[in-house]
Amino acid sequence: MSAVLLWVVCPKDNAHSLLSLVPRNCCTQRRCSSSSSNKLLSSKLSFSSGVAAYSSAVANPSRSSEERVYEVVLKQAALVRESRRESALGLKKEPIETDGTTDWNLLNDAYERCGEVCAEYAKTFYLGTLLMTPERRRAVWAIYVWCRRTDELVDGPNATHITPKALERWETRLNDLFEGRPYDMYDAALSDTVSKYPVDIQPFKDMIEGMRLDLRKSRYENFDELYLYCYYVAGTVGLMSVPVMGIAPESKASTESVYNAALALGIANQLTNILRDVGEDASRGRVYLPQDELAQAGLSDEDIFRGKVTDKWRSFMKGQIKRARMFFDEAEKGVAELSSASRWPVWASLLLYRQILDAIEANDYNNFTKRAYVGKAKKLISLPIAYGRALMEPSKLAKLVMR
Ligand SMILES: CC(C)=CCC/C(C)=C/CC/C(C)=C/CC/C(C)=C/[C@@H]1[C@@H](COP(=O)(O)OP(=O)(O)O)[C@]1(C)CC/C=C(\C)CC/C=C(\C)CCC=C(C)C
Ligand SMILES: [Mn+2]
Repeated sequence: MSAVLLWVVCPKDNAHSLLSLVPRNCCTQRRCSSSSSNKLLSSKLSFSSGVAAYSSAVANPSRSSEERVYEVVLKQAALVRESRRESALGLKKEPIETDGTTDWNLLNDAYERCGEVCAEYAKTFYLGTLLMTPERRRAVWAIYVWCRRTDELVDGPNATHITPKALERWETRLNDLFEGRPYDMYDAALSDTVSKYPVDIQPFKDMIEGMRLDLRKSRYENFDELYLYCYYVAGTVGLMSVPVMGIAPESKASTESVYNAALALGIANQLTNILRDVGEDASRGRVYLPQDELAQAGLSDEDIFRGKVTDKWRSFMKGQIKRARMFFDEAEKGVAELSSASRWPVWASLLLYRQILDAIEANDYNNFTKRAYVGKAKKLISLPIAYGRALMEPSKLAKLVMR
């Protein structure tokens, strides 16, 4: 992973570093030749004010982030609807064929390597993907690896060397792989995936935009700004994943509502991440929590840097946790609509991640010095629960999750 970072930081000097990621029999210096609502949950806590136009997805800054992101949701949903219609009519295009030089063994190796990375970084999630069909599973691995590498650019060991120029180069690579010109074997796997499934480039570009935001911004004025950030770095993952995980053929839900749920799961996960990591982020000079909400609670950045759990802090955190749970609730509505084999890993990740919020409560809201985590026993119990939910029909499940 760090070799890729080096390439992004300084592509010429470190071109050789990339070799370490690629088996000797795969082309490297030259490119591989493989083929490549409804508004979402207007939370009571949400403050919708105009935000600066830092979105690559949508240009009009006078609308709220939710409205702007919803446009992307509609576009993604339309793509999937079109692809389902083509399948139903037997009109489906064959995957892009290249110049005949595609080496299927190399492509299989590329996907295998993606699986290995996924198993290393996200064990439970990897196990869940094993229940998916082999085609879907490896496509999800390829998306996972691209997201992980993108995140590593700003969060990994070489993050201090990352510049806007480096992110520009990463985006050029993205454009290339979407056009069937992958640079390395991980890119080759994703390139193949996006040629087979109705995956759009926009959420990928938006994730890079989120990394740009992380480089230049360390405060969020209000929830509207934070929402957009969460969409960029995590909501996008939901939008990338749905076309690959597939919607159940028997699903009666609208495609938009499934995408909305996927977006909500990404937002919920990222909000949870932010609440878990308050202390850690503060030590890097970062405060993701909305400034106006902090002020309304009588809190400021100084209180966060001081890291003292007070009643004010507890009460503020209760509101933040409540909002994150509302996004999880919104996400739950969509999981049952996914194709049956994809539901389990999604339920598992939802149940596991949501329990981090319980752990913050159990730590008496000390997210300054105590890391909230879900213990092994709780993790293990969650897996069969997730499996049970994955087997349930949407109507029965709806009653259960209404609790
Ligand atoms: C089944 C499933 C969960 C599929 C998603 C697989 C996938 C492509 C994951 C990529 C995750 C990733 C590497 C994102 C990069 C940015 C990032 C790190 C975001 C944070 C993830 C948590 O990771 P971690 O705890 O390791 O964070 P640190 O870097 O250590 O701080 C995020 C919080 C976001 C992850 C977002 C999702 C997993 C979205 C999931 C949504 C779906 C899969 C859609 C499901 C569909 C419906 C209808 C609900
Ligand atoms: Mn991260």
